Amino acid sequence: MRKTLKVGIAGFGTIGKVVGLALDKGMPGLELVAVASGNPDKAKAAMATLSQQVPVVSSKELADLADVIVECAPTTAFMDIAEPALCQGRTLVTVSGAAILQHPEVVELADRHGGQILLATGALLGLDAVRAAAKGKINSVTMVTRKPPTSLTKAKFIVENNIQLLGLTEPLQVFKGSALEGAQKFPSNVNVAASLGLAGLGAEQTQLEIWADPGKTRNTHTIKVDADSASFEMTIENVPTVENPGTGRITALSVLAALESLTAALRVGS
Ligand SMILES: NC(=O)C1=CN([C@@H]2O[C@H](COP(=O)(O)OP(=O)(O)OC[C@H]3O[C@@H](n4cnc5c(N)ncnc54)[C@H](OP(=O)(O)O)[C@@H]3O)[C@@H](O)[C@H]2O)C=CC1
Ligand SMILES: O=C([O-])CC(=O)C(=O)O
Repeated sequence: MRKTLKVGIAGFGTIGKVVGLALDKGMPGLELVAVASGNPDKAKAAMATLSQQVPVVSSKELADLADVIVECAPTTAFMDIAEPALCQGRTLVTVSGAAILQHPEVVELADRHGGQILLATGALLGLDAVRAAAKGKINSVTMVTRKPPTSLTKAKFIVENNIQLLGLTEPLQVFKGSALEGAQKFPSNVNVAASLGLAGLGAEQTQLEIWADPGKTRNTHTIKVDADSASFEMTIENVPTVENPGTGRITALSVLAALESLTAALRVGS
């Protein structure tokens, strides 16, 4: 018999609520035990949709209570959640690739304490193939992101530089450079580029373009990889969530797939 893993969710927003609901409905071998969030009252109110209420606790308490911590909070909260979890040797399931690039020391922290960071594929595709290709020689990795302007208006770089996106009549390139720089400038919007970098050539060597495109209704990412084992080009068109248009619907589902892998007798894909 497999042990049931206790799961805590840090960040009970767009992604966290979908994960909470799925765990509440029942996922084999996984049990929701607590939640940590920004405003505890807001999190308690959001929990009304669950059949079983769980306590709203601090991120430190979450690390005490759960075997697995699902991190889906803003990038700025990442270390407050990751540090206590990893210091206790927990498994951290996250989609915050940009935060890992900002705090690469978390990998060593996990290693030292016997913890593990599982960076779920999130709103991207093909990370399995990129990881496999990286076992041979990858020559280049590029990614082009096109989002509806409404998905980018709250982005740090856009706000700080007062770039007007609403009312655009044609696509506007708002960034071109490395995935590392892109993830610094757009920490909540191109986590997927950070993840692509971590899976393959490294974020510094991964090339990224970001476009605000009034012709798009979906958050679209095209990745192109040239390697000695294969070359491939793939596009994903993510349906934005109503709550947070910068977050595609598939992101929370990717977290569920990652959680499922922790207890499944059959795991498909690397
Ligand atoms: N890799 C990928 O494909 C993707 C990654 N992401 C990443 O996932 C993160 C979450 O996305 P999303 O669910 O859409 O964001 P939301 O803004 O909808 O939710 C974030 C939640 O985190 C809570 N929060 C704020 N501060 C803290 C804290 N200190 N500790 C714990 N929780 C906190 C917020 O609470 P309150 O509202 O009360 O402040 C809110 O409930 C994003 O910031 C982004 O970095 C997102 C989309 C795709
Ligand atoms: O990369 C992200 O953080 C989010 C994203 O593009 C998407 O949901 O399509």
